[in-house]
Amino acid sequence: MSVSVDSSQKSPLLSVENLVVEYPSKRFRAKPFRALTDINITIGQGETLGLVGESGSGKTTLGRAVLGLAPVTAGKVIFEGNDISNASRKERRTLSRDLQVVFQDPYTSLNPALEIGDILAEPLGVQGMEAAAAKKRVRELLDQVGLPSDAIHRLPREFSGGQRQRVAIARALALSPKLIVCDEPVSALDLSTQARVLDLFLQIQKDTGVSYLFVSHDLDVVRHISHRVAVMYHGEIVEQGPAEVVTRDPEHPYTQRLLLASPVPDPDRQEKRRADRHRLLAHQRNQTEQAGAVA
Ligand SMILES: Nc1ncnc2c1ncn2[C@@H]1O[C@H](COP(=O)(O)OP(=O)(O)OP(=O)(O)O)[C@@H](O)[C@H]1O
Repeated sequence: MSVSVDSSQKSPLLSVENLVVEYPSKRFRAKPFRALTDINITIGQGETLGLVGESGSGKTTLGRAVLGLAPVTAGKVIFEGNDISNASRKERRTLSRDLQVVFQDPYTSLNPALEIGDILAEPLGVQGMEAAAAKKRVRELLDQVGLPSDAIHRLPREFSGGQRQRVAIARALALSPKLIVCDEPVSALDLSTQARVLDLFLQIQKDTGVSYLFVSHDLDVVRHISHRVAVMYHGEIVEQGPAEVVTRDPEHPYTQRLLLASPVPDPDRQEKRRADRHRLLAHQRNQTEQAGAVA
């Protein structure tokens, strides 16, 4: 892994302590549904915690609880030393400068009626930035995510999935956040686009020191992007540790099964797909490391 983390810092940027999330039942008098039980994670500055687990294990709920979008039934979400689990709407607005999100689907997460320039200027305007400064910042953001400056006057439908995800990343970066919750941000993209967008996430982290809570069902993706990995199963974290250890030599039987599992039913195709993905990700990693060496 080419990204280094300052492990000398005293307290983490984010810590989630004994978190429980229950969703109220829609049926009258039925018990609430417990989606998360006793979750404990930390994320340091400039660090990526990968969150893996099968569908329904609670990954999105954990990301949403950090963002204040899922109900915190018990426990705490502590950001920069402050308990934000019961933050008011006003406090959330202030927090949104530091805490951002990139969603899975680049086709639904961008307003189709707005030009890219307006999509990127929106969070800047909400935080009171003047038009001229916002315009300059929008150009910087497009450059940072590798999009041409003439994208400003174009609509989302004029871009591919990977390019749209770059717009979503630029929007999340607009206010220079400290932590971005990335909820399956590459799983809607084809393999080679996935690798390029993952590379962009790594480069941005190197340049800005931003931290990521990176949700994915894909162990290969998580291994590539994360410093540490937490594995979720039925609303609990069953294993967490350094990415290399958890993804190559897992201790928990569920993680071992996850490692063997693949969404591709044909074993030959599965093997080929794994090999392709390893090759692409290794290639991207080499390129990132070479770029770092030159810089
Ligand atoms: N708003 C909600 N109300 C009630 N139950 C919910 C709500 N959101 C999620 N759940 C339930 O909580 C559990 C965890 O869901 P969550 O979306 O967090 O899992 P996930 O691991 O992110 O799954 P996926 O990979 O499919 O997105 C699931 O059983 C889901 O049905």
